[in-house]
Amino acid sequence: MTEADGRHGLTVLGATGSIGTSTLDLVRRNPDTFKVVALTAHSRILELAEAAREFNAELAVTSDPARYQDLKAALEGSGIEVAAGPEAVVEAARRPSARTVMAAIVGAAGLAPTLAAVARGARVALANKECLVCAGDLMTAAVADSGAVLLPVDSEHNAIFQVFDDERREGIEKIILTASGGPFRRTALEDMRAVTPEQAVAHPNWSMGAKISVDSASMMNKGLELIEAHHLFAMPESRIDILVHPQSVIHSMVAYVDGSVLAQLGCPDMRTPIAYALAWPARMKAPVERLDLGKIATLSFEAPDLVRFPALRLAREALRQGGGAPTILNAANEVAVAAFLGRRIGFLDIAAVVDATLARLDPKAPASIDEVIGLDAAARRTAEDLLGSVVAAQ
Ligand SMILES: NC(=O)C1=CN([C@@H]2O[C@H](COP(=O)(O)OP(=O)(O)OC[C@H]3O[C@@H](n4cnc5c(N)ncnc54)[C@H](OP(=O)(O)O)[C@@H]3O)[C@@H](O)[C@H]2O)C=CC1
Ligand SMILES: CC(=O)[C@@H](O)[C@H](O)COP(=O)(O)O
Ligand SMILES: [Mn+2]
Repeated sequence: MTEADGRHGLTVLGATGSIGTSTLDLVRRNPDTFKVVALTAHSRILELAEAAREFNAELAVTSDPARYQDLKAALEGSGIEVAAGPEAVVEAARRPSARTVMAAIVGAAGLAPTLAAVARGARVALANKECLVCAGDLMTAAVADSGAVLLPVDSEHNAIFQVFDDERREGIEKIILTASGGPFRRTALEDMRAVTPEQAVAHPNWSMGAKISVDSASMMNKGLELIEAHHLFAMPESRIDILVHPQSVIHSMVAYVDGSVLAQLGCPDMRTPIAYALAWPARMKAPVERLDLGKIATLSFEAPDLVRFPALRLAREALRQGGGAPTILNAANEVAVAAFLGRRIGFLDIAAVVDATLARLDPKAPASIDEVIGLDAAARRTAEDLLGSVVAAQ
C-alpha cells in the first residue's frame, strides 16, 4: 500500500503533459508525502528525464520505442531504469509499489495502461476521459472485479464526486455538468469555418493540452464528459444536463429530489481536483488562487447551442445509441482533431468527420477490450478515409 519509507507511492502516466506537470507540482511541494515510482511520456524526452531525476523515480518510460536511446542517454548515470514502447507503459502502470496511478495520457492510447492499474486494484486518479468513453462498461466492470478505486480528476466529475451522495442515490434527481462554452461561445457559425488551431486552443479559462483544448472549442469535450459522467456515476443520459457557465467557477452540480442543488466551486486550476484525488479521502493544501466571489461579482448561465456545436448532439446520440457508438465517436474525434491541428481540415469538419464515421460503421457493442481496440482501429481508418471527402463536400 505505501512505500517502505512510509510515503505514498505514485506513478504518473503522461507526466510531461498539462495534468502530469500539475500533479508533479503538488508532489514537489509535498516531498515527505509522495514517492514517485514511475513516470511515462511519449515525445518530450528531455522533460521526462528531468522530472525522473528531480523526483528520483524508479522508472522512466517513453511509449515511443524510437525514443528509447534518447531517454537512455538523458538518464545515463542516474540509476533510473529506462524502458520504451506501449507494453512498457502498461508494465509501469502495473508496478505494485505505486498505491496511486495518475492516468493522464491523452486519448485512447491511455486505455491499456489505465486498465492495467485498475486490474491490480490500484487507486486510479482518472484524468483520461477517453478511456471511459471508448470502453466505459468494460472499465467499470474491471473496477468492480478488482476493487480498484476510481477517483475522477476531470474538474466536473471531481466536483460531482465531491457532492454526490452515493449511499443515498434515490435522493438524486440529476447531474448538471457545467461547460465554459470555449473560445467560440459567441462566434457565429459562418465564422467558425475559418478559425485556426491557435484560436481553438486559446481556452478562456483553463490552460490545457492541445487535444482537450480543441475538444472544448467544439464542445466535444462536454460530449465526452457526458459519457464519462454516465459511467462514473451510473446515471442515465436523460438525467445528465449540460449548462453553459462561462466563468468556470461552478465546476458542476448535483440536484436532489427535495429541490436542493449541491455544487463545488473554485478558481479554474486543475491542481484543486488533482489534490483532491491524491489526498482522498483526506484533503491536502493546493497552491491555487482562492475564490473571491465578491470580486467575480457575476456568475452567468445559458443553454448550449446544439446548432453551432453539433459535437455535443453527436455525443449525446452516441450515448443513447450505446454499444460501440461512443468508441467510434471517440476514435473519429481523435483523428479529426489531429487533422485540424495539422491544418488538414477546418474546424467545422471535426464534427462532420465524426458524424460520417458514425454513419459508416456498425456500432455493435464490443464484448472485450480486444474488440474495443479493433473497433477503435476501424473507426480511425474510416475517419482517415473520410477526411478528404468531408472537406470536399463543404
Ligand atoms: N489538461 C487539463 O486541464 C485536463 C485534462 N483532462 C484529460 O487529461 C488527459 C491529459 O490531458 P492533458 O494533460 O491536457 O494532455 P497533454 O497533451 O498536455 O499531455 C498528454 C500526455 O500524454 C502523453 N502521450 C501523448 N501521446 C501518447 C501516447 N500515444 N502514448 C502514451 N502517452 C502519450 C504525452 O507525452 P509527450 O508530451 O511526452 O508527448 C503527455 O505526457 C486527457 O485525456 C484530457 O482530456 C481532463 C481534464 C482537464
Ligand atoms: C478543466 C477541465 O476539466 C476541462 O475539461 C474543462 O472543463 C474544459 O472546459 P469546457 O467546459 O470549455 O469544456
Ligand atoms: Mn472537464
